[in-house]
Amino acid sequence: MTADTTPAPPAPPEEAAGGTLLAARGLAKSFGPTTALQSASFDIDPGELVAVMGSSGSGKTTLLHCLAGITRPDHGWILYQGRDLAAMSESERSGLRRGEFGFLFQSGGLVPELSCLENAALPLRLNGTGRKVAHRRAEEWLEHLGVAHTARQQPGEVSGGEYQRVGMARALITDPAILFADEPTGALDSLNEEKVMRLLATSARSSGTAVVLVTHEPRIAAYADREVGVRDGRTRDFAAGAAG
Ligand SMILES: Nc1ncnc2c1ncn2[C@@H]1O[C@H](COP(=O)(O)OP(=O)(O)OP(=O)(O)O)[C@@H](O)[C@H]1O
Repeated sequence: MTADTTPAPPAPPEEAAGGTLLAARGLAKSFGPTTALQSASFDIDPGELVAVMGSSGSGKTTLLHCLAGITRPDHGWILYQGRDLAAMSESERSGLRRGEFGFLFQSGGLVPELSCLENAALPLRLNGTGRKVAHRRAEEWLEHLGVAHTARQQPGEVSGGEYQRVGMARALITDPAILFADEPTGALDSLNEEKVMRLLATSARSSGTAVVLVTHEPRIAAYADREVGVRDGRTRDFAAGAAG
């Protein structure tokens, strides 16, 4: 009999759950010959805003996708509220993404045929909330983010800054425990960038939502409580950054 010498991926230690909302260690992910992540670790506490910083191609988006349960890492573990993401079925992970996570990307993402109000209300509708209640919540969020006037317009008819604020309403309407934001202001001019980042930081803080914010811009990372640097697929923690 030949012994199997392949090292088993380390199981998440029990004490890793602690007060941490999401914890990951030793994440590795390759796409064919390309190593996107080789040793990435991450922690985020409830309500914390953490910026993931690094140059183009360093592995930021891959890390975000692993943490959000979109991509399965080749190695390493991820615990969300003490539950091992790797041990979950695809349907459990998609339930988590729908129910407890919010997403905001650089651009796109809104359904072009729906009005901005319907877009903002969509996650609640998909979770089974009735139309009237969902639309009322969406109106409140659009109002809060200063884009109530876009309610009846389609996403293609609004400005870039308005579009991202509608996207933010949609991302936050379910009161997610974590918002995953990948270069959320990447397509905006500096005035809109500042508006969107201020709203994102204050809205997340007031609702107790933790934010994983991927960016390569130091001025965007300055809104975070803490920075995690990514270089060649490896992470590195930085001291607390400036508050936004
Ligand atoms: N689905 C994929 N198929 C093949 N290669 C991929 C895939 N996703 C990412 N990669 C590669 O993995 C590496 C890391 O990509 P990733 O998108 O995570 O970097 P990034 O830091 O987010 O970059 P950017 O700031 O340019 O978006 C890159 O070399 C990229 O080309």
